[in-house]
Amino acid sequence: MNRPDLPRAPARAVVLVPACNRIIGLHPFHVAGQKYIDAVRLAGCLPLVVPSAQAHEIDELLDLADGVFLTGSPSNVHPRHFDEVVHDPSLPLDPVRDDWTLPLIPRALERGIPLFAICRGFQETNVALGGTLHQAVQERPGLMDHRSDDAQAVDVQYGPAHAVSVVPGGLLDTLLGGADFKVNSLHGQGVNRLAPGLRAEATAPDGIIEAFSLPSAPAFNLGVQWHPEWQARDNPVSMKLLRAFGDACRSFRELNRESVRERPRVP
Ligand SMILES: N[C@@H](CCC(=O)NCCCC(=O)O)C(=O)O
Repeated sequence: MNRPDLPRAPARAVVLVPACNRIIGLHPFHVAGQKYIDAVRLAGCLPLVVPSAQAHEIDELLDLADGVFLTGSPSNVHPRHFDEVVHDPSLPLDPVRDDWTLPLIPRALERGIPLFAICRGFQETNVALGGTLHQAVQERPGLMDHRSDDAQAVDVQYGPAHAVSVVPGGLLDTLLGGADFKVNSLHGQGVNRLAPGLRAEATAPDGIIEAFSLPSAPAFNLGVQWHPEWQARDNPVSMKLLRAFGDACRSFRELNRESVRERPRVP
């Protein structure tokens, strides 16, 4: 029965976007990058930025979600989550974000909620599932420097930096048709030990894992180390990934939102 006086599910799939935490002036703020919010809209979904959450609020939040989108951030995942001490104390951390995204990630995956994780979000996902990170990839023998040059213009920083090799037969291969391509690169941390169950989907020329998925999870999930949200509208690879994520969120919503089924179809 369709009761117009009752609240109904939004017309678009709702995607949770965990915020970062910054001190601005004298006070703490919750922030989310505009380009990530724009990317969620490009996926055809409704972004819902979440400031932070207590552990007991995670399922309540996921009850609202048709997808989870984990953004990049200048902050590092705190190494205590992979049993290491901080290597470079001059680099920013965001323990408030860690404390709720790390339990959020496995819970979202086991509930079959689609997940798209970018850069810091990619690293969080690996750690949340039991993997580890290099804290300074550039200091590891044989590995490249994957950081950007802050002195460069932003278009240069987010411009193509290196090629990635797509692993044949995986999700990325299926989505992109197997073509290798170039990606931007703005990270000092990187996957060291891949979490159990994660499948590498692409690698950098030095072997660093640049994308992974969790095949055992019931729904679409993809983590990428690069920034597909950057000028996504003009990037065919980015748009394929965002559309696939958005389609998965819409499928989740159709299957799981009672009120959506009652809603008259939009012509
Ligand atoms: N701090 C981590 C993750 C790097 C990252 O997410 N960079 C993007 C920051 C700015 C943006 O949101 O585009 C690392 O250094 O590995």
